[in-house]
Amino acid sequence: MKQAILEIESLRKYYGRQENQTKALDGISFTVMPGEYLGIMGASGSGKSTLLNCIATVIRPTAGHILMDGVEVSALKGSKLADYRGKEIGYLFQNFELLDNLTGQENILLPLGIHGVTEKEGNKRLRELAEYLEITGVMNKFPSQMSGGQKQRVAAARALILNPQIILADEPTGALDTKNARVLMEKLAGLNRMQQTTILMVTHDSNAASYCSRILFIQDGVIFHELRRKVPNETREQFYERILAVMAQLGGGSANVL
Ligand SMILES: Nc1ncnc2c1ncn2[C@@H]1O[C@H](COP(=O)(O)OP(=O)(O)OP(=O)(O)O)[C@@H](O)[C@H]1O
Repeated sequence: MKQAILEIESLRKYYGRQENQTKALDGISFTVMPGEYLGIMGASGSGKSTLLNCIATVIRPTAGHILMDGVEVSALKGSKLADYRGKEIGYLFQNFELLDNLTGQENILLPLGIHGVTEKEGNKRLRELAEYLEITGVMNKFPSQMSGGQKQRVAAARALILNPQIILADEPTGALDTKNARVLMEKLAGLNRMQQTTILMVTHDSNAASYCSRILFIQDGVIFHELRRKVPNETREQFYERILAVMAQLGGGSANVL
């Protein structure tokens, strides 16, 4: 039996104290298996970003466990913590977070230097990723000279350059138009299918979520529903319809969820 890449056990994150307390995460448990493409959906304020930030070790949970490859991430220190943040997870942000004064290629190669990998070693992967993500033409451009879609695909290449165990994506289509959102989703789904890249993606967008193999819906800090795409026969369109149906079932209708 395969071992989970990521295990989340009874995770809690409470902000503030007593009467001002917000229970952003109130006991969340799930696992991510190698090669999974897991989506997390939920209303604004349901705790999605808090969850990703706990996994990325940006914020410290109030209670519970996060294990990456069986290792408790809260126990990581020094170079092990730096390796975890920079090499084991690849982070894709809603607003790209590229460095404006570096070219596309320099942005993508930046993690190599930080983690002691030579450019020569990274160049082959750079070429493959650039070709696959269709960003070869912007390698020498600065972010201000790229379209939103190109910027996000450059950011995706940067997240992937060190071959992380898992990609954490926080609303990656949030700043993209429909066409560019679709291109990005198809590219991520292709990496997941062909290279078994493991992805955990937070999204509001049911269309983006329909590319996932499984979706967890969170509300008020707990998981209240799970959908799994039926393989091999369910089309993405059929899965999308089921996602919409889950949202329609929720009190207040889909507007409440989205
Ligand atoms: N630093 C903080 N201090 C206090 N409360 C916080 C803090 N960060 C988040 N919260 C609260 O925790 C809850 C969950 O926030 P979180 O950002 O995780 O939600 P989200 O599902 O990602 O929302 P969105 O979709 O709007 O980004 C919200 O009620 C929010 O107000």
